[in-house]
Amino acid sequence: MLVAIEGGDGAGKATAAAEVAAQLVAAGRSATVLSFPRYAETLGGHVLGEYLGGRLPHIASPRAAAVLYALDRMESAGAIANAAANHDVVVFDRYIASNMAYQAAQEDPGGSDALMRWIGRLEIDQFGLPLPDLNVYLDTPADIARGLILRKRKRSYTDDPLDAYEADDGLQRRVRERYEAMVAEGLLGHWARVPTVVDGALRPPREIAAAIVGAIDRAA
Ligand SMILES: Nc1ncnc2c1ncn2[C@@H]1O[C@H](COP(=O)(O)OP(=O)(O)OP(=O)(O)O)[C@@H](O)[C@H]1O
Ligand SMILES: Cc1cn([C@H]2C[C@H](O)[C@@H](COP(=O)(O)O)O2)c(=O)[nH]c1=O
Repeated sequence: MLVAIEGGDGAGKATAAAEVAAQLVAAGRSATVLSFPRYAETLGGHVLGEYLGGRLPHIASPRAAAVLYALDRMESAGAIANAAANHDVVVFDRYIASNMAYQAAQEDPGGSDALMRWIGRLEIDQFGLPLPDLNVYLDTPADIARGLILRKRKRSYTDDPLDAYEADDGLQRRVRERYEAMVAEGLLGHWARVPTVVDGALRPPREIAAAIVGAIDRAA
């Protein structure tokens, strides 16, 4: 199974992905995590790191940015196939829905739906990337997500506490709206929404991961 963990910056995706894989392994299944962008493994990922770290000029259009993110995944097609051949479950920390949400959030509102569908055709039909069996939307309120970003360890591609996307509150709000639209429409297949905050308190990673494993079992 291919399971994509999705959400805005600082939603807790990397933490949840690692914990989901650990819980699956503890239950006797094999699982691995692939994180996109693959900053250190692909040419596309390296260029994206330079961009997000502010060392390259702003990418001219959301479509141009979408192509770079899609190229990072196309360069990773072998790694994806290898992971799928050797594990019961491959957990993606971001996948195609991230490209749709972030690029559509930077497009004129009138063109955002068309851009999301264009990205789907590019990545799936033209680049031949596999559709996930399950997309998981980690629903983390913006204020909590920003606090979690600031807790993160130093990233490979930037010395700044917030990268170019993370520093833009308006972008983060529009990204969340785009994810909500994808969940409602079932774009890219099946979605599960997992709230990370209950009664104002952040749930522990093991509880969030258990909810995701439950969704994986229901989708299998
Ligand atoms: N449920 C949680 N409870 C407590 N701390 C958490 C939880 N989830 C994540 N964190 C912490 O918040 C920080 C950000 O988490 P993480 O890296 O998983 O987010 P992310 O969504 O992958 O971020 P990004 O998309 O910006 O890379 C990390 O320091 C992590 O340890
Ligand atoms: C995979 C992917 C990512 N993005 C955006 C989302 C983030 O703001 C940055 C980097 O991601 P990270 O989780 O902080 O490392 O890139 C995107 O726009 N399109 C994508 O496909």
